[in-house]
Amino acid sequence: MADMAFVGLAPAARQLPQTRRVRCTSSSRPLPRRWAVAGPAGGAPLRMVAAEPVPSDSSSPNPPTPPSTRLISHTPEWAALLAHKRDVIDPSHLRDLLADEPRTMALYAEHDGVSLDYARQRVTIDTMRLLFDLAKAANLPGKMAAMARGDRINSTEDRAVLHMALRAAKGDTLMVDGVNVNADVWGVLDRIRTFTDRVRSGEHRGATGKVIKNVIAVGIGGSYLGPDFVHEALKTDRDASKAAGNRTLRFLSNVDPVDVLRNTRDLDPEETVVVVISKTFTTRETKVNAKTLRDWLRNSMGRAPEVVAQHMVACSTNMEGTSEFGISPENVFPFWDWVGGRFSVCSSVGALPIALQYGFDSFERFLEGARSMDQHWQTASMERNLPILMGLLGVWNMSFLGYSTRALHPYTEALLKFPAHVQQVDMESNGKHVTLDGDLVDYPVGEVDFGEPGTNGQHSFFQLLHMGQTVPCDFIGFMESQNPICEEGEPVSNHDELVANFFAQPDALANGKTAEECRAEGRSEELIPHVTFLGNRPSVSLLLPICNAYSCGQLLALYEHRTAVEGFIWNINSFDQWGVELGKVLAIKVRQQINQTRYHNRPIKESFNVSTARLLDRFLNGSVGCAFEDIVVDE
Ligand SMILES: O=P(O)(O)OC[C@H]1O[C@](O)(CO)[C@@H](O)[C@@H]1O
Repeated sequence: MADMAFVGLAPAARQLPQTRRVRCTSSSRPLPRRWAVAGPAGGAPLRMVAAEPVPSDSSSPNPPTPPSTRLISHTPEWAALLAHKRDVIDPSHLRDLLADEPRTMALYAEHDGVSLDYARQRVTIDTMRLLFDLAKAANLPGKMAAMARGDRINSTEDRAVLHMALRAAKGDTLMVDGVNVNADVWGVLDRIRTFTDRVRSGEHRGATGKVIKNVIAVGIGGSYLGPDFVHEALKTDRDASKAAGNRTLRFLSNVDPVDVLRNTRDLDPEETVVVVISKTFTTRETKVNAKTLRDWLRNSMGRAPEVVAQHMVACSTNMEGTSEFGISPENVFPFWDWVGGRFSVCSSVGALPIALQYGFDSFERFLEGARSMDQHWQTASMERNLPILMGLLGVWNMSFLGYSTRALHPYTEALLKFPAHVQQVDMESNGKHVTLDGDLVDYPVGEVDFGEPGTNGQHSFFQLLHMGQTVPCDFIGFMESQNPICEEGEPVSNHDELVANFFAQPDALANGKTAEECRAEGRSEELIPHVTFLGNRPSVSLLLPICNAYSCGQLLALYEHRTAVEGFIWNINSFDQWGVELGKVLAIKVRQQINQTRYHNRPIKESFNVSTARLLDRFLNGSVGCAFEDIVVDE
């Protein structure tokens, strides 16, 4: 049995000595040409030997560049933090840190109604001082200023990073390359106000004269997640939901035709506007879905030009692409290459769908909340600066304490889509392996982010958070509910019931429960190891007045800037996303193959590796491939 292995059809076979032989006892698919049949024709088992020279491992990526002393990890500030971790933090427990009242009182900051309590982080006041030193060594203030000025800090794409300009007050001046971008931004926002007012008032009607009641926003990634988070948050906001009335807003993102069905089956096309959102207007998923919805509209109302003119609008930087698709320029609400997709919710990308549903005033309040956090980020000292504090704590947890995952728990159902948005903002930004100078980082960067609203998460993955791996958590709570309810006979209101958990969980994670405490409760000795909580699990708590458009804007900017702060310290480019390209390119080849086999009966190309070829063969031809028990390796 020792000679059984997956070497016959797996990529690893390339490294086999050429003399090695494998047998495939059954195979309904033609063998790839690089394997020759060596056994008696038709007789089982087949014998295969490598018929071509085994290629060298040319497919593996370039060898890593040697670590450079330019890395932030080679500074005295980094070394000081490492020593501090070893000497002070490693031997400490959050239970004791929390009991140190001066320390615990100090680890708190507030801005414009947003409270940040970070006393449950594995830090002391000295840790924070050392982190501020690190921020200075990384030139954090200089990098933040460069971003705000519109310097081309996204160097790999030679672009400025100006999403803060999207929420600057009307009339501000920000000159970039001789252009006042504020005038451009507000020019588009004013057009959006006019257009959305016309739709909402019934002045702009559908091609058959019906009032527009529904909006389907087609887009993916940053052209969907941000607007969807805001939409979900406003659905139950008193003022916004009143403004929405009986309107419907939906998001079609997945190219899965099932998503089309789920979004369209109960809507009347004659009462629907389709907003196509794509920065590049080249994204396959969005283009395919936009075509499908154009057909959906035409199938209902015919092919007259008014159908597209009255029912389809776009948000994009690619005016050529939108006009090629058939959307006339007056129905396109542009934005600019200095807005990254995942940072675009404050542009027309969010403005159009949100204002169509809730009115432009609601969207403006969202911008105001984001602006408040922007100004705070740019002007407050590090010690009081919420995004900087959260970013530095992220660096500390990831690069020094080694916690590579973090979780976000908003204690309101209204923020159910916020974790998914933050996930893209953060993981697409900081999921990198080289610095801006192209040096391979020798320290961990880029956390894995996930999350669910509380208390639902408590009943699914919190077991692991309490007793399994250590996952730093962000708890977001609100002083007031969007929907206050008080049940007779209950000790507290429904919202207070929710908030009780928001307060309890961080302490449970930090303090844990000792064996002695379990014994004192009368637990049996056999059970003690199972009911003991080790604790020492870090979290931050954010408390805000109420979930509404303004606080959503604050949260959006807070989390955008946290990510930027981390990237600035790590000296990576948080504003490009080359990592999404490779898979897209490979999909082109697969798409071509599917087309060729399905419609022209062509065989599967040999350039696919045998693993992909086998599954494609199964998908396209229903073939049954060799399986484990069919493959035998002869010594
Ligand atoms: O707005 P676009 O150009 O359609 O891109 C959608 C999304 O696709 C990505 O490029 C990732 O594939 C994101 O960065 C972006 O938000």
